[in-house]
Amino acid sequence: MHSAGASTENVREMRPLKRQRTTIVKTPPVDIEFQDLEYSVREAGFRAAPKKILSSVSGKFSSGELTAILGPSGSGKTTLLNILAGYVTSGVTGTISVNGKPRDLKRFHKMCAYIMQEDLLPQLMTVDELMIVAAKLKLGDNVSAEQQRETVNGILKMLGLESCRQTRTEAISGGQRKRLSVAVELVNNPPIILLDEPTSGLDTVAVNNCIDVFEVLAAQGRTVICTIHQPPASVFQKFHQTYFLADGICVYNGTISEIVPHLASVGITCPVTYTPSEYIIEVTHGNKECSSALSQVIHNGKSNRKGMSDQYITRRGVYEDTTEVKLNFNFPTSFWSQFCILYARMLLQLSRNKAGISLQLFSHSVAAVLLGTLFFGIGNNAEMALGNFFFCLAVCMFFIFTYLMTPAITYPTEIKILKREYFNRWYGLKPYFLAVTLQNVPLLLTLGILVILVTYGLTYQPVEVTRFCYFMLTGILIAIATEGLGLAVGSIFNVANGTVVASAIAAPLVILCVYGMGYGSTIESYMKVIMGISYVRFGVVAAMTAIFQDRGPFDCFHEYYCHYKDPNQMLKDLGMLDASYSINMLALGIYALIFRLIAFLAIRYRLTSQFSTSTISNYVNKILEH
Ligand SMILES: Nc1ncnc2c1ncn2[C@@H]1O[C@H](COP(=O)(O)OP(=O)(O)OP(=O)(O)O)[C@@H](O)[C@H]1O
Repeated sequence: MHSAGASTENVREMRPLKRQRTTIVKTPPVDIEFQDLEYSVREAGFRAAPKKILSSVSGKFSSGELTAILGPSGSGKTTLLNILAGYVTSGVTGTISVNGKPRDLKRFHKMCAYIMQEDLLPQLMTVDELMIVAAKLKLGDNVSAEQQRETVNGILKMLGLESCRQTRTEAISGGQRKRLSVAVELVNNPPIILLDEPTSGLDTVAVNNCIDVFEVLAAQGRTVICTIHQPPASVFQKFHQTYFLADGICVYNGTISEIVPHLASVGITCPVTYTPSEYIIEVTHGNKECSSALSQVIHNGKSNRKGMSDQYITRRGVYEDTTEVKLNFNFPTSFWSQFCILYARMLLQLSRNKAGISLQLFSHSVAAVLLGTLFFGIGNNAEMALGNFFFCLAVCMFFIFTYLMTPAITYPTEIKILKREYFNRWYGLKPYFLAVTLQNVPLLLTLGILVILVTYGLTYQPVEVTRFCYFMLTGILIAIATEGLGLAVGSIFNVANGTVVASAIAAPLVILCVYGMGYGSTIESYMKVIMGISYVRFGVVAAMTAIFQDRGPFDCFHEYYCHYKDPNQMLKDLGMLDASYSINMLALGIYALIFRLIAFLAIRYRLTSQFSTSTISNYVNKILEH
């Protein structure tokens, strides 16, 4: 967004970068080596043969260096980065070692920041606020607010983001967005930074700025690896090492200056009209023979054609001994701190969504007045007793349709942000889920009480505090359970599928909810079991018992016959005479818990499914893939 416009300003912002090298905290050096990495996926369809994405590639990426992974589209760049980051482990063979020892994935996750291609940042927050949240979560309870602020200031200055610190994340330029994605991960000073296509969608100047930042980060002793599409020649010179892939094999591994000799070693001359990097990508694109010839020369990445220039030797000499920082291998913040920080962030975002709040207030007010008007004054009228049943049903339907769709539509986007932050170990899933569960409660309670208050009053229901409270609790619990169901749907499906599934769920819930009402006690027992699937039914029964049970006779305006003078007659005809308010509320509460549990497990599965080794779970994941 706005990338071109921000360019000149960014150049000015970024200039002092190189002069800052001496003042920045050192990080322990981490070298990553991989040998004979193979990765296959099983495509959808039970009989589909495994598809090989990476074939026995090897290589080594060192600390203090900026490495680029390049290659034609579909060559396996992102896949290699995902595997190196530990984001994908299932279906991978070969070895990955860190500083000469086999990679311990748990330890590695804590040292590594992975900035994925889709730089989704939480909305409705300023750059500064987002950085402070990151600092609170990543630096932990033992670091004072002042120190956190200092760290944030230093990083914003280093990455040239000072001028937009009060700008909301949705309004910053594309280049600033990329740098902010890096900035939030830098607060705990990770020694390894992996970036997937950090320059995509940026103009040349913005690309230059980003790569300048990465160069500085590498110069401070970090291992910085990024996948990149064909960068401009000026930018290309900034990479210390390049790793070219084609069709899942390594066709070049080494410094830029050695590409031409490498091509020449298999009899390919790079024309003067091409840059070597462009040409190697072009000749290997779709040309398996050429790719395998080039790959053989460097043993599929095992050999490194590094021109050991003076510049390179000096860099290693300066930064090789940066071993001072001790890594914290636990979450730096406690469960409750994580919850409080996340909850405060969610409430801040909610409170800033003025349009959303106004719309919800409007829709609830309209619904309340509409329901109240449609069923106006029926509360104590024996001839309108059935109307009271429809009133309860309508209130329940309102809460279902209002609270089912919103999470089903909004959560698929949220989960992408969660994926990035969770993978980079900002917080645990439990405090996050607790915060998500409670985030909407204040608004839900306020608007829910408003609807019940207005409708209860306009329909002239009994003026009894207990009855009113029971009725209100029923409405609110239905809303909470339904929101949980929407969250479960949003956690499993993408927006398009989620909307379909949510609508498809709502229809049978309503049908089963009203089935048999009016038959009295003649409903078949198997149907009673099936009807129990509809949690809405428990809500309707609870609402009816709240209003009708243990109540005096209705007003009867008909002289001779008044069928529903006794409220129990209504309950009897609906098959609710022996219904217990507390048991129905308990059932509703159990459903609310089950829906949240499903949502939690679905989110956990989505976050960790890559670590699974089961083919079946892979297959299910594939079906549900977004
Ligand atoms: N889960 C998967 N199922 C099937 N094919 C896959 C899967 N993951 C990756 N691939 C295939 O593997 C190949 C490499 O994908 P990858 O995303 O790593 O390429 P890339 O080099 O990063 O491409 P681009 O530059 O276009 O992003 C592609 O052909 C892709 O379709």
